[in-house]
Amino acid sequence: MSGETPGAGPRVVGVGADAVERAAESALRPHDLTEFVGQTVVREQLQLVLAAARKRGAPADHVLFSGPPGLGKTTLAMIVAAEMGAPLRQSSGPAIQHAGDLAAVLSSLDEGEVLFIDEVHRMARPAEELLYMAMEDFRVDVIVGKGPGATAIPLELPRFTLVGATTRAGLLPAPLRDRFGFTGFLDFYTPAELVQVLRRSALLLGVQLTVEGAEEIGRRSRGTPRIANRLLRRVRDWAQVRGSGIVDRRAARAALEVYEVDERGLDRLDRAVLEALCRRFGGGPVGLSTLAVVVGEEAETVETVAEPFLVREGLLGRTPRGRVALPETWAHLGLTPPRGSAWQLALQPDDEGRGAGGADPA
Ligand SMILES: Nc1ncnc2c1ncn2[C@@H]1O[C@H](COP(=O)(O)OP(=O)(O)OP(=O)(O)O)[C@@H](O)[C@H]1O
Repeated sequence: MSGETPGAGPRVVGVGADAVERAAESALRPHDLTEFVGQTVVREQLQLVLAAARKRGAPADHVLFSGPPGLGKTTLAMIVAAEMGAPLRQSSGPAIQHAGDLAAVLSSLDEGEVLFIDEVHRMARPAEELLYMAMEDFRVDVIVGKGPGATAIPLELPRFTLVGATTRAGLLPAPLRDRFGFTGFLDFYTPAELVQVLRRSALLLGVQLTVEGAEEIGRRSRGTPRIANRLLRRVRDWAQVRGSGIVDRRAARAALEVYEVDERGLDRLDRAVLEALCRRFGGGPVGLSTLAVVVGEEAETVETVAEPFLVREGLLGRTPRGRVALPETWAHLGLTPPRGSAWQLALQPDDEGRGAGGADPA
């Protein structure tokens, strides 16, 4: 998921990654499951899947990783290949817009190879349908010609492991979802886990990091290793230019103020969403697309990048009637909620008995 935010300008905590960031990131990627911090449940489940496949001497079942950006889906895909001793081929949903694109990739795979498709929910429908057969039967029908003269030529494929990653598992059609033998749901990291991520990264980067410095950065990293690593590099810059070179609490506080990351880790986009919700819409309810237009951002970015964190922090409610500000939202912005605030009304069950956290309006 790219997740950069043109409307809100460059974001130091943006969870997307451009080319420079990707290079910096790959230097910090854990290479095996023992180096991979947190996600204990997923790690154990995956360990079993891979160990069993190794014991059988067969490629692992297809695996799906689901969760917000920056939590380690790509890293885990690489680990799957490494642990299976197999090469990794990388592609992404948006790059596969025709069945032929996918057929070309599949037919060039080697036996046992791991094919990683990032943003698998964004693949075109005809390619998706081709993938069903490839995943299940390790063969595809290549259609040659058009109209009544078209013929399907069956093509045998080597046995491979598909690793899919998605920030929106709900958008995957059931036939595709069901063909993954294992789905790992990645959750946000605890501050203590982020401290572990940061200490590991600091070692690799040769940065001197104090415990308090790590705690301060970890607390403001929105539960996301990618953001933790990025903030570490920015605080290191501050420490080198204006401080003693050591990343301690003082450096972390000062640097994160410069980069407009607040005490809870909210950045400019997060605050823009909350400000719009409270100041422009009196606390809502307001639809996602309207909110996105007001903050100058794509609806998908607001939905996949800002919202999961804001919802988890109790700073945003999703109701069948739209997004609503919650009591903590007003408090965080230092505002007083209007009387009979929208959230109270919106949290009442609607005609179908759904309350907050129910169906997700656009
Ligand atoms: N569990 C972890 N332990 C240590 N570092 C991690 C962990 N998870 C992620 N990282 C670090 O965070 C960065 C982002 O991880 P990754 O690219 O795997 O996320 P992602 O979920 O694939 O994101 P996207 O959905 O945007 O593709 C990586 O550089 C990696 O170093």
